[in-house]
Amino acid sequence: MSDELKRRAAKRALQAVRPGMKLGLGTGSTAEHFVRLLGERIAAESLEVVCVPTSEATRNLAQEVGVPITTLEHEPALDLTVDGADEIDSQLRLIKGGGGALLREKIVASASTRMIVIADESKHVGTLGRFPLPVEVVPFGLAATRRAIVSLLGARGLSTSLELRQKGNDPFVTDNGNYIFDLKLGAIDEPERLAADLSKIPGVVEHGLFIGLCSGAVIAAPDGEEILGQL
Ligand SMILES: O=C[C@H](O)[C@H](O)[C@H](O)COP(=O)(O)O
Repeated sequence: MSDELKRRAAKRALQAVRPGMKLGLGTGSTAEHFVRLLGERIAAESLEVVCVPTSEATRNLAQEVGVPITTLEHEPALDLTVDGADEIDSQLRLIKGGGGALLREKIVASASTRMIVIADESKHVGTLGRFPLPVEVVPFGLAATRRAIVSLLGARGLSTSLELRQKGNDPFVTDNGNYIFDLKLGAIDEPERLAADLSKIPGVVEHGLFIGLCSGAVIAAPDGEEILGQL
């Protein structure tokens, strides 16, 4: 069922795509539906769009399904990014990075005039933080960066377990050659403050809190799609 809901959310967001648009393409199982549906529409209508993918996986998928790809070097200003999320609250604040693509996703979303999030209803939460917050860090100085994050959270009275994401027996490596810490916070009461604090730690490249980037969302439930913000 969840996969069908993801597809329905993607289909609704596809209505926001107009000829000539420059698009950002998200990463993950929900964004995959959008890329596939976009490929179908391009083939059916000869729709002219160019797209910047947010991961190597999305780049490969887009090429496979006939979606034209470009880069931010060629198109530094995009009209619309459509992406999934791990959590979204009623203020359109997000946790992203469950698939490890948060850095490119944030760069692409920031280069876009609008960002639409597509999700099934399980992603819509009252308070962010049930999903572990991904934090991308450079491998150099890993232990010191870990210590700085723990110290920051402790000073704010937040208890967390912090895990280096693994792939098999090795650390998971992002498309940018970095590692990811997953922070189990339970509830994030002040996402803006946590985001600002994490960004001050030198070894932190980016964190998965997306604040002020999402302009609209399609939340798919069995009885229909709820629209948050503006599509
Ligand atoms: O890094 C991955 C992205 O932030 C994804 O958009 C997010 O994890 C949601 O993925 P999915 O649609 O597979 O739940």
